[in-house]
Amino acid sequence: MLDLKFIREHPGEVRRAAELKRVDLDLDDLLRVDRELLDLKQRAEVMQAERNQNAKLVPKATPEERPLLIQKGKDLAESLKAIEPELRAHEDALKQLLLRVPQIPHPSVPVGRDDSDNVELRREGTPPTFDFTPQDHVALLERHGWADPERVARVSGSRSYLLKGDAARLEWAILTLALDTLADAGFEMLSTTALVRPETFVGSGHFPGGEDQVYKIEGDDLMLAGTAEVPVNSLYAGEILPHDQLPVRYAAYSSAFRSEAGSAGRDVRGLIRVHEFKKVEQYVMMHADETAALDMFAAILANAERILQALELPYRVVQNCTGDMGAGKVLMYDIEAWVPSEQQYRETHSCSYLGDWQARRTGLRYKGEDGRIHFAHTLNNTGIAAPRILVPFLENHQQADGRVRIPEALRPYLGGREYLGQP
Ligand SMILES: Nc1ncnc2c1ncn2[C@@H]1O[C@H](COS(=O)(=O)NC(=O)[C@@H](N)CO)[C@@H](O)[C@H]1O
Repeated sequence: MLDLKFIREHPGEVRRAAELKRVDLDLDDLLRVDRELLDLKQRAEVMQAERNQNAKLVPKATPEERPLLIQKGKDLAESLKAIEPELRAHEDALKQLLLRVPQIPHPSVPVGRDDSDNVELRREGTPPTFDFTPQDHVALLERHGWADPERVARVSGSRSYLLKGDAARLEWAILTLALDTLADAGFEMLSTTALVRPETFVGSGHFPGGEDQVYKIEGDDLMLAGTAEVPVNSLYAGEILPHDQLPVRYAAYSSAFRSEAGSAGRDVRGLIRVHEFKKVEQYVMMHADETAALDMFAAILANAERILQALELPYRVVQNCTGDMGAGKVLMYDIEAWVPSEQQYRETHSCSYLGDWQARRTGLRYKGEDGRIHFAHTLNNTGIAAPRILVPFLENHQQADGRVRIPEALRPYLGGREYLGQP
């Protein structure tokens, strides 16, 4: 959501942002509803003033005048009441329209239609060359008895997963390394729920629009979030925080649930795209200062890179184009790790800066040093998401004898072992 004053004064910029982000927004309709609402509010104010004025006359009126004045007061009260439903309807309509207004992208964002127009910024690490025929992660899991896809499919259907033995240990070792790395970077750990109220998805910006991605709980006003960003973004909903409580920096662990509606046929094998996964989420709420926020964006990006470097995974950083960044973002970079079996980089992290777009939807405010109330700025980035990260991990670190090499930084989390699996 953007400031209505900004929308009124910069309709061209807002229209452009909607076009670039391919957001379906009828700005003329929004501006019309806005004008009509202002008119209704003014009419109501005039009537209210007249009513107050009239009420003051009653005590001083003569016995002859008094009945007329009292009747006039009733008529004004009636006409005020009559305008109420139309005024409420316009307020609701405007709120719904405002929720669809996209954030203005940063000038550095490349214009494009979809992820094929994202721009590679840099590559880190070198994809491995194997002097043997490498296996994909599904075959590696199978070889070591680290998964049981048939049985878990019987229990949970498609896009489910189960890790066994050392692979399950590996998943938690990587999650814990990520949490430790983020703790060292000053991020406070949260362990939180994915079970949330629908309005939290409006606050984060997933709704309206992302409803089909979300599992709903039958008979409860609860849904399952696809990222801890959703519950964490609403923790302080409606509050006004003291200036010195910001920046709030969380490393929030939660399960994440996604219907993956619309992904039929994509990544149907293995661990890349499952219905329930584990994620450590970097979430920041900070002062409304774009320069400082862009520094924070660089910091949360660097945190994720530090984790990938500790895991010794080759990766690249791409800047998302206007057509692949979503409505709420000012700026967005994805990090993609090398997947040998696909001979391509695949997304493992997604780093976003949203300005005050989420804060306006959620009511995240703080008292500035100027004594005024400001909407906060929010950012988020993946710390690590499992089991997807196991795909590049297992494939890049596989050895000729099938064992998986454990990078130095991860060994302390696996009892010091240098390899997992038997040759
Ligand atoms: N269906 C899925 N299965 C497994 N991992 C997934 C799935 N969907 C997303 N992920 C992982 O979660 C990461 C973050 O997801 S995201 O939608 O791109 N971005 C967010 O959720 C943001 N809150 C930043 O984390 C992805 O980069 C990917 O590594």
